[in-house]
Amino acid sequence: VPSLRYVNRHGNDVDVVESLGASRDLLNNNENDVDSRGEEWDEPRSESKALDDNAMTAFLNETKKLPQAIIIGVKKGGTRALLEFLRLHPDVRAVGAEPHFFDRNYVKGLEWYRDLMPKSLEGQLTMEKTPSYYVTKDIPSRIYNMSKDTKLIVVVRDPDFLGLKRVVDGKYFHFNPAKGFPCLKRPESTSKPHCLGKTKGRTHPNIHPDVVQKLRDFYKPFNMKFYEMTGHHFGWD
Ligand SMILES: Nc1ncnc2c1ncn2[C@@H]1O[C@H](COP(=O)(O)OS(=O)(=O)O)[C@@H](OP(=O)(O)O)[C@H]1O
Repeated sequence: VPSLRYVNRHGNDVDVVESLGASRDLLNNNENDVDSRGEEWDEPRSESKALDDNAMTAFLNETKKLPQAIIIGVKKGGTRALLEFLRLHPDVRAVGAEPHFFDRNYVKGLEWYRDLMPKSLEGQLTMEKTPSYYVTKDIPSRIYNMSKDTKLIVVVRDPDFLGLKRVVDGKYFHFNPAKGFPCLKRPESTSKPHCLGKTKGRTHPNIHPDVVQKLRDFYKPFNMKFYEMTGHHFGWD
């Protein structure tokens, strides 16, 4: 069966079946390389795949939706890892780059924002992540004005939400000891695991204990407020 291809708005040659598959987002329009998927993560394009009537119907029914869930922070909290791991799920479609719509690009309007989103089927969840939303004052009201039902996700620890069926398990991950973090791998593939970019899992400098203490003291009242808001004591101090 010959594969059916089309050229998307970024000029990429896209395999229709692949674009319908397990949420492999081919958009890859990241601002910088470090956040994008490596080449090795893509399947060989020459592979031909069966295209049945259902897949074609689904393809024609794809639309762009405003995000129903947004990872709004915190910066350096592992937001890229969370998004990349979530989008392995077939019911999650996510934009690769950080759109910065609600902080830097708000004047461009909601249609501009929607157009950035990947196409999705009914029932698929559209997502984005822009961690600077967490530290920008106008963001809550702006997101609320778009939709009061949008789920806001803040990475603090052990995220468990969205009610997705369990599809992605340990088979999709390979722990990279040099990086100290898990990297993504296709369960049935021999291709190399895909780690996040160089800015994720960096070598950290040693910080003098006095400086660490000063930071703890500085953040303590903010942490307390956060525990109050969430009703959960995270024990960070
Ligand atoms: N699997 C995996 N691979 C690499 N890095 C991982 C992973 N899981 C979590 N992390 C942690 O994510 C930190 C970067 O967080 P963000 O993606 O939120 O950063 S950013 O705010 O978007 O710049 C990054 O911070 P640094 O350690 O300072 O580089 C990591 O600690």
